[in-house]
Amino acid sequence: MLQLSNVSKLFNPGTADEKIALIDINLNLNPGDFITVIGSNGAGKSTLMNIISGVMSPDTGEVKIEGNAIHQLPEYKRSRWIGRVFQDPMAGTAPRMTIEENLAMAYARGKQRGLGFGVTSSKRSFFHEQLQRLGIGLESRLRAKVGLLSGGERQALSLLMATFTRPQILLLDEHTAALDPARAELITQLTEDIVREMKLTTLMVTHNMEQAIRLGNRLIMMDKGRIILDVNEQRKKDLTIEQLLGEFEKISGNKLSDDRVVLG
Ligand SMILES: Nc1ncnc2c1ncn2[C@@H]1O[C@H](COP(=O)(O)OP(=O)(O)OP(=O)(O)O)[C@@H](O)[C@H]1O
Repeated sequence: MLQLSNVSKLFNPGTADEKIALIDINLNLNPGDFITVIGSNGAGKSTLMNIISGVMSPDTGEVKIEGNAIHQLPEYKRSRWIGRVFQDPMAGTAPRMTIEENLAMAYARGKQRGLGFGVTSSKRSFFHEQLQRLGIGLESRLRAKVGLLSGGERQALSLLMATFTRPQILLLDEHTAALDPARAELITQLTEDIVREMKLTTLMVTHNMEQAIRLGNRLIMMDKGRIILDVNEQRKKDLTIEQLLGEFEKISGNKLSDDRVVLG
């Protein structure tokens, strides 16, 4: 479904600020895979997400979706196939627009020009139905400005907007990290339900070790621009946080240095 071959990225090459972000990354996601991504500070997790979504291009290597190379395409063209939810609840939605206007914008994403962002009555009933699935009452607030929503509500809306056109790939970039524990758990639950129901192929960066083990069918660990551990579903089932941190130390020779790590 998603294939990265020999992807490398270096920032500020040849200067004193040179930073290796990704080195020769090879990663293959099968349809329906839900992969959690953990790693140390500066390991390259965000760069990986940025290269897949088109925020930046790799220096070398290829990114393919269903066999088609996409790494030369701009971000807006990839948005037809890729949904993304960011850590910052403000990032995925337009605060001055209403809930239904935001949804109409997401609905038009990647579709042919001319369809417009307008909210027709048939779209409105579709949005109502979709919002109802979230189970947090947003369906009765279709005309409320998004800027008035709480962080958790906004993140739930971002998740819906990123997924309701059924993207080939869903990228979740620490999307629960800015929320309090109760809201984070709600968004995690919604994520699991949506990914399972829609059978979405998903890559999720998290600093929460317990979440990384519990969610999905595969876990990858990154350090200094490389994937240093790839854990399959079978092994992941019995994995503990202590074992995961132990593996990191054994392979990298260092303790996991992640200033935002959440153990459980
Ligand atoms: N735009 C940029 N310009 C220069 N260096 C960058 C840029 N973006 C990332 N880097 C560097 O590339 C490396 C990888 O960064 P990246 O943000 O991908 O790591 P990360 O795993 O997401 O880290 P964290 O968990 O701390 O957010 C780091 O050394 C970082 O400082």
